Amino acid sequence: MNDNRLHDTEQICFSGAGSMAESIVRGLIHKGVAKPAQIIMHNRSNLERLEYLSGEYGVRTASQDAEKEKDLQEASVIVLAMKPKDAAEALRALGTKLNGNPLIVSVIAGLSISTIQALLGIALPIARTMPNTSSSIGLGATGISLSAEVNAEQQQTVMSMFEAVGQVSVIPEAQMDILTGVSGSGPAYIYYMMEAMIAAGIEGGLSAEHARELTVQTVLGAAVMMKETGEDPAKLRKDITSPNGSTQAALEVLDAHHFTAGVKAAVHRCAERSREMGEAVRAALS
Ligand SMILES: NC(=O)C1=CN([C@@H]2O[C@H](COP(=O)(O)OP(=O)(O)OC[C@H]3O[C@@H](n4cnc5c(N)ncnc54)[C@H](O)[C@@H]3O)[C@@H](O)[C@H]2O)C=CC1
Ligand SMILES: O=C(O)[C@@H]1CCC=N1
Repeated sequence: MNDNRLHDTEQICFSGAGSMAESIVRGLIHKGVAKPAQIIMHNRSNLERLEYLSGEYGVRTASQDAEKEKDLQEASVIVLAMKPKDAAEALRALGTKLNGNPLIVSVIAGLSISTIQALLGIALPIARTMPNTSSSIGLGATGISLSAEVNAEQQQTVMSMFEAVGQVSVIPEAQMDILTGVSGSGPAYIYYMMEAMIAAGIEGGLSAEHARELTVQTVLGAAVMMKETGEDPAKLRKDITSPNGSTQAALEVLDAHHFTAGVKAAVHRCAERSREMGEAVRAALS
């Protein structure tokens, strides 16, 4: 039995049923942390999407307003998984429907705990989280910040939810935007690099299949090597780089294209964009 399994009485209601919600639900069910019957999913209007989710994962879905309201009132955990642009309207409406003391788990980029509480109109316990899509295969990296209202049991629940889908770092809320720059959006940078490696391999004469297989295994091997050896990546890079060899030649080209500066600027811009998105939602308060 999974030690992280949520108590049978917990009901988790996802408000927002897009790709991030699905990644978490898939992980929760696959790891046995929650039974499908404990999970309810709502979205704005896409019934086909809800049918797919209930068919694929056995979760319950609801599309009628009265049923959705009842689900939200009975849930012990409500996961906010809509886009930042939809958050202000959704949270204001949610605040008028709740009557208990559910744990609110937000995965919304940029949205601060204080803005969530202000939009709800109640200082409910909030876990602000930033997962990534690798959660869907149990290899996610999630940052979590908790509001003062979160009790020990609720903290255990949110930790169990995200430990089920990968690794968790509990961080001060002020670090959430930079964490988004590193790990929330991070998989996209790695995929972008892999796209380029595959394209170059094909240009150089590899079959598309070989270029893909070799690229995937290379990225997987490098990540596992760093994790298993605990080595500094600079040391592992130097181990590959023979003086005046082919790796050195390649790294010189990356340097000429300002590789390090480019990646760092991308991570910082991501963090800045996360802040901007949060500010845009906060502006709805005034
Ligand atoms: N995709 C990613 O890699 C990550 C996304 N996030 C965050 O997760 C959130 C969702 O992102 P995605 O799943 O990619 O978006 P998505 O567009 O795939 O899904 C958004 C969902 O929210 C629903 N929705 C919109 N308004 C609603 C309302 N008023 N009530 C209930 N549901 C409503 C939509 O119908 C849709 O099901 C965003 O806030 C994003 O910042 C966080 C970490 C990683
Ligand atoms: O691009 C976005 O806004 C979201 C947040 C982190 C990953 N995707």
